[in-house]
Amino acid sequence: MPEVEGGESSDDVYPFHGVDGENNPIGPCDAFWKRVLTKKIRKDVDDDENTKEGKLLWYHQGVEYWNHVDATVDGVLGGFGSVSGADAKENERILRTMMYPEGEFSEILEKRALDVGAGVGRVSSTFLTKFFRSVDLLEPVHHFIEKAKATLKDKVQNYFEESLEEFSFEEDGKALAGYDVIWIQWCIGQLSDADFIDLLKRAKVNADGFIVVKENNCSKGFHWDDQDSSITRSDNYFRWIFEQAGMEVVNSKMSDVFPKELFAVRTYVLKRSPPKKKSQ
Ligand SMILES: C[S@@+](CC[C@H](N)C(=O)[O-])C[C@H]1O[C@@H](n2cnc3c(N)ncnc32)[C@H](O)[C@@H]1O
Repeated sequence: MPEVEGGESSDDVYPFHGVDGENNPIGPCDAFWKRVLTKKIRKDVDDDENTKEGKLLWYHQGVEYWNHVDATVDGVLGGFGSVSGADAKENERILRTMMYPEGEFSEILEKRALDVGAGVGRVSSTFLTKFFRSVDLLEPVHHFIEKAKATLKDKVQNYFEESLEEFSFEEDGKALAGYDVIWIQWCIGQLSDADFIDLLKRAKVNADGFIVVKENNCSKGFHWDDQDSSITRSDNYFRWIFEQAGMEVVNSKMSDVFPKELFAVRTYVLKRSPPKKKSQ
């Protein structure tokens, strides 16, 4: 099998092929998403209505899973709460070397960050609120966001109890000011390809701002976890998504601070690609 940097095989191309929790092949991603999101749930309604219900079910199952998880760092990290300190240190290095290499961080940055799929506010409390003047937090699970509020109090400006696929970057009908950094960590596998691409396109990020995606990588295709309605994507799969969304990977790095038995973790620093010049 031909290999490329990071150990992924060069035949890992769209449509990416997946496996389930027992490593059984489940076919290509386009057919997978069609199958899980457009279930024939009701015979008395048309396809559009079934698609809406299928999608609701996918996301409902995800949130339901997390509704039954303890509102603790260990809970949101699936029993690996001990990696949180090393993760926070690594996030600081990412900020200093991959995002603002010229910057001096003796003082807090006059910048706005959004922590999404934030769980109990772990990334905000160990990292974002230490470096950013203003931090907002988005999380759909009620008891997680309540824990985040109790821990972070007014260190976070706005708490949005919402799902990423529905978040409109508005509050009370008014558009939110743009963010300098939108930090997406260990949660984007909950979103379908279409919703992930749509999120990247509509995210309110300033012209000189970044979207950071720090996520598990499988070596090829995708792994489906039917318990929490999520998938783990390969490096090639992520890069395909970014391309579809018009995002440029300005920096990326494989983590070297996590236990070897876990999935590899990769951070992507993204910027919106400049609009293509029209040919004369
Ligand atoms: C593995 S935890 C990670 C939490 C946090 N990012 C961290 O690193 O500590 C995944 C989080 O994604 C959240 N989540 C699940 N479905 C989501 C959705 N549709 N939109 C946004 N977040 C979601 C879960 O509630 C949970 O808090």
